[in-house]
Amino acid sequence: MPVKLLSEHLFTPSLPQTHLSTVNPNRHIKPSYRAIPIFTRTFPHMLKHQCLSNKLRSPLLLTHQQQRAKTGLVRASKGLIDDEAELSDWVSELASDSVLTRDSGNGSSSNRGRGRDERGRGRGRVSSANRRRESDLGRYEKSDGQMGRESFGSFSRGKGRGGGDEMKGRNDGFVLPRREEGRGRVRGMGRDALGSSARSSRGNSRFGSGSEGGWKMPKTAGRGSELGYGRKQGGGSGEFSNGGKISIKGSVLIAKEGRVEEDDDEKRGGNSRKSLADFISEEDSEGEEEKDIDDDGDLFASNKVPSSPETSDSYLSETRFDQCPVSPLSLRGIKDAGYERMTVVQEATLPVILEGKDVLAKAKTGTGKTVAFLILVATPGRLKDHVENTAGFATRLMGVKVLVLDEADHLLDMGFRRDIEKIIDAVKQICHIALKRDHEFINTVEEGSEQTHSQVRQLHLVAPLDQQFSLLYVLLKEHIAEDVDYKVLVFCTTAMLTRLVADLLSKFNLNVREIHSRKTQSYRTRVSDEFRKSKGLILVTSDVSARGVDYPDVTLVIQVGLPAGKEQYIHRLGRTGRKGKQGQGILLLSPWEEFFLSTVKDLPITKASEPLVDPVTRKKVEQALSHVEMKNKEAAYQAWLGYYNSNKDVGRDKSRLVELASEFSRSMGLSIPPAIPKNILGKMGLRNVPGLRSK
Ligand SMILES: Nc1ncnc2c1ncn2[C@@H]1O[C@H](COP(=O)(O)OP(=O)(O)OP(=O)(O)O)[C@@H](O)[C@H]1O
Repeated sequence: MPVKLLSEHLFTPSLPQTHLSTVNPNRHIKPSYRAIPIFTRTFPHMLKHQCLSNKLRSPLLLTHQQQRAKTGLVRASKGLIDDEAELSDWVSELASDSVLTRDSGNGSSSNRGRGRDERGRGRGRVSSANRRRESDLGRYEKSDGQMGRESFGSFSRGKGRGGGDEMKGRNDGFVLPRREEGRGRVRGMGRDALGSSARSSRGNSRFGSGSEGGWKMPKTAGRGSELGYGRKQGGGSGEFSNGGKISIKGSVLIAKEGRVEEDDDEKRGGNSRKSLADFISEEDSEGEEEKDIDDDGDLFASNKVPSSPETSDSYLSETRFDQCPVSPLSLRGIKDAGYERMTVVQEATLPVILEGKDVLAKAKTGTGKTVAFLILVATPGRLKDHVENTAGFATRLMGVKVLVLDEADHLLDMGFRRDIEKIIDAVKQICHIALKRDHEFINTVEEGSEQTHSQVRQLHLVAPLDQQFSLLYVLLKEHIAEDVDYKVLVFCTTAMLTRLVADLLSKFNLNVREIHSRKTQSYRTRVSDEFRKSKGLILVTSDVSARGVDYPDVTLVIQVGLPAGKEQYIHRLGRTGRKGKQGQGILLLSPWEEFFLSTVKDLPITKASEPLVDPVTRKKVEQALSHVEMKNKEAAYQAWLGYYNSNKDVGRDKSRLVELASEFSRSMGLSIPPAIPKNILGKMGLRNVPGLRSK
């Protein structure tokens, strides 16, 4: 059975589709002998497994494999994972600091040409790239320190600033980094494996040069081979970072979950709860994602690899898709999507996938993992719905060979297991969810490198609740002043808090949109499209935008309040700095939320100097708050209470929780906290807690 990477004809027009119309019954790939179910996981660094079930074996590929094996790390993963409990156990084993990454070899000749059996020895080593990064960060921090409160940004304005010590802050208060200014320097802060590898592979295409379509042995010389990704056959113990994605191999589909997050309002029972299935079907935002590709296609309509000065192309390898033995149909789809060169993770995984091996790959956010699958189709709920209700659909699915569940661990967490099983059932060739013991792990993240992108500056700001709305406003104003092409995501903890913040910000005549699960699907699709295409826009969002959503050129991600966890922090942050571009992240916490910083202490988050909120600004914010609709404040209060009540740290002490909720209520300009329906208080387990008003 030919391997098909995308089969548009499988889907009705109502199903979202990408332009990667390729399914690849190609003559280079031999028919598969069997269908091999597979998981793909993507963890904070983004891990994915991929596989095809064909058993293509090419001497050249094997040689290629051997070549790459020299260069990197090998990581073993657990073999078969057949049930959710086991999966959960596996996930919980995946401490990020236990990930064995390849030794980058960046500049280290001693690492060159290490044999396969030596891989994995790099544990604990810090790559030179990383060391460089740390030292650069140190410089920035020092600069920040010197600049004090007037120097929030790590990147100063002006020309010709080449080093941290040359950075200057604005004298007029809070300065956000300007993307332009960070160029070059940030890239120089330390290339992660992707960047290094991409650069290094220049001229040393692993697929050989030319477009004859045949496989060529990669050359070993050069940094490409030094920095190449590690690869190893699986079967050992799993030691991956937690969180992430899982894919199931055996069919042609990718279930993209990025838009299926449930807002916490609903999770916490603070408001009338929609079933997740309803949400999914309503959300159904894969349509947005498919347009994603369209939009990106527009971006690269000339089929040129983007080379804006604001863009580091280090996420791209030198290998072109037309050097890879995929069918002309596939190539056409890829070209239509605007892709010419592979990203590093695509370059690393595709040949192995085409060998027919199960693959577990690891790469950072926004580096092309999803596209590496070459297909993008549906959310599980929608797909299951078509399987069950669309005439002839299930029959068409029967030829499917590869099924990928993007962010599948998250999908399983969210209770999609049954839907997924139904889909798997429909794709007859897939008999269970598993990763073959002989799968390969390909790691494109160098050892010792951060889980986040080095070109994304991360800051935290701790301030009492009653200052936070003003601070948020000032942060945004400063950023807008610094970057005309600003494009900001403001993450809030729940849908109702999202609505409140959007309502407030719109009072300042800022160009604001909001997106969360309480908005209709058509609204969300429209706003999502608009944000994707626009510059000069702020999108206030719940976690529906946290994962898997690809908005190009986001300049700043602000996270207000306690993120659900470290993973979520990383996923949200990953909406900026995509495709090697610059980005910034600011985490705004209350003093009693500061404990969260200890959970992300291994990330390069530095303390921001507090921006100046002058009395006029404060007054302006107070006035704006007084114009925010009361129902929005009431809903926000309730959602706030629900969210923090369910947080194991904050929600433990109920009387403290109620005090903090009152503080939040005051921060919205309310002298008395709103009353909450009794049944909601009951659902939260807060019925008789003193200080709460019920109605
Ligand atoms: N070969 C390529 N050439 C140019 N652009 C690409 C290529 N592959 C992917 N992209 C683009 O890079 C962006 C990020 O890709 P993608 O969403 O697949 O990343 P990801 O690693 O899955 O991100 P996340 O970890 O957030 O899910 C998208 O806009 C995608 O269209």
